[in-house]
Amino acid sequence: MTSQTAPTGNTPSSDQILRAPKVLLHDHLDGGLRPATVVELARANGYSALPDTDPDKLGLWFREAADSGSLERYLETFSHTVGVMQSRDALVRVARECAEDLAADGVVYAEVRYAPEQHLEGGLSLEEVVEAVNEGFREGERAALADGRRVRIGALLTAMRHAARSLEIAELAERHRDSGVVGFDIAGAEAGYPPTRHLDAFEFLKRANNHFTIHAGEAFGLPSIWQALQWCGADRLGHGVRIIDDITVHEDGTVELGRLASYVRDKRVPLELCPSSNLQTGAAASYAEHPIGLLRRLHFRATVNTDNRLMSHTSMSREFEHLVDAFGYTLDDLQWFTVNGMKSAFIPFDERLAMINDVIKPGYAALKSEWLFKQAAPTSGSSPFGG
Ligand SMILES: O=c1[nH]cnc2c1ncn2[C@H]1C[C@H](O)[C@@H](CO)O1
Ligand SMILES: [Zn+2]
Repeated sequence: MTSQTAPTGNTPSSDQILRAPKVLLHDHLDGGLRPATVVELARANGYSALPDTDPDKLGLWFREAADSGSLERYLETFSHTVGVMQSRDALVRVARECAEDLAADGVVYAEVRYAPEQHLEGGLSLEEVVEAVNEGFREGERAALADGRRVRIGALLTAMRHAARSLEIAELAERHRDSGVVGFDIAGAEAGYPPTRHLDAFEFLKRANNHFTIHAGEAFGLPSIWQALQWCGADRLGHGVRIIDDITVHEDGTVELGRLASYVRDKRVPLELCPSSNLQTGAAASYAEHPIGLLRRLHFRATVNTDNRLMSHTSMSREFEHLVDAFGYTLDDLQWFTVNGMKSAFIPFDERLAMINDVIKPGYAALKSEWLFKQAAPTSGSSPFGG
């Protein structure tokens, strides 16, 4: 009689990656629209500046235009998505579809960010923008549930780092913290706009015991990360990938961490890593060379994220697939990234723990045990949550 032992180090299939419960901490609402929705909203709202009105061609345009090797040029593509997100109906729709798309991708918890100050051109107030997006998220969660998929979305309010509204946006986040907004962020071009320009916003949030992340260490290096942590007091780093500049790998394989890299690892500072986005803005040359490989080996609190699903033509499943291809990651690795994400979320501790113990770990356990039942496995992979 032959016997089969548990597979170790085996590669998860695409179908398993899709069905795996996933956590997403860094995703921009205005970077994740469906191309067809951009076209329809532009038509409905008289926005005539789109580079193409065919959804497929427009999707490709976003991807190629964002593939510029520079963060500044990457950010220029957002004028079109922000341009069609200026009415209450548009915001509700985009948020609803975001929740539905994440749920369809097997995401169980997501924090989705956007900059309310960029959605006022149609006459909405900051409050109305937040209310519309929250409504859309709730609608999307309900629609997903009706389809047998569970997803929970929290909003992060972003202030643009080149502008001067960060304190106002921080106050807005504080007012809505019990109604769908779980934290704050700053985004936009990094070089020339240090996070310390927004100290008053961060001080306000700290006094209020609120949470915030800062885009830092993406296009600009260690000084930006150092300021975000030691001057501003960020709970997490948006990207933070340049922390690699403070890590030396010697020829004999030994690794030396500088003071800042040691601090980030010792304090378990979450890194919101976004591999595909980094390839487009030039922060990494290829998936195989992306610092996430080393950061995972060194046990930094690394998380995997999409950043902008439209511009990077990606999803959480695609990000995981790229990493599985590049580094040979197993379901255990994917679970590790997912648990890291959940531990680093801005919702209360008991809820994070329950998500880890009651949703994430059982989900991965079910996937990891599938090899035991191979001969009974269905041949179709229609619903990611069926069976
Ligand atoms: O990766 C990014 N780095 C800095 N800023 C970004 C990134 N992705 C999107 N943004 C900007 C453009 C959006 O309009 C804004 C709010 O989501 O945040
Ligand atoms: Zn981002």
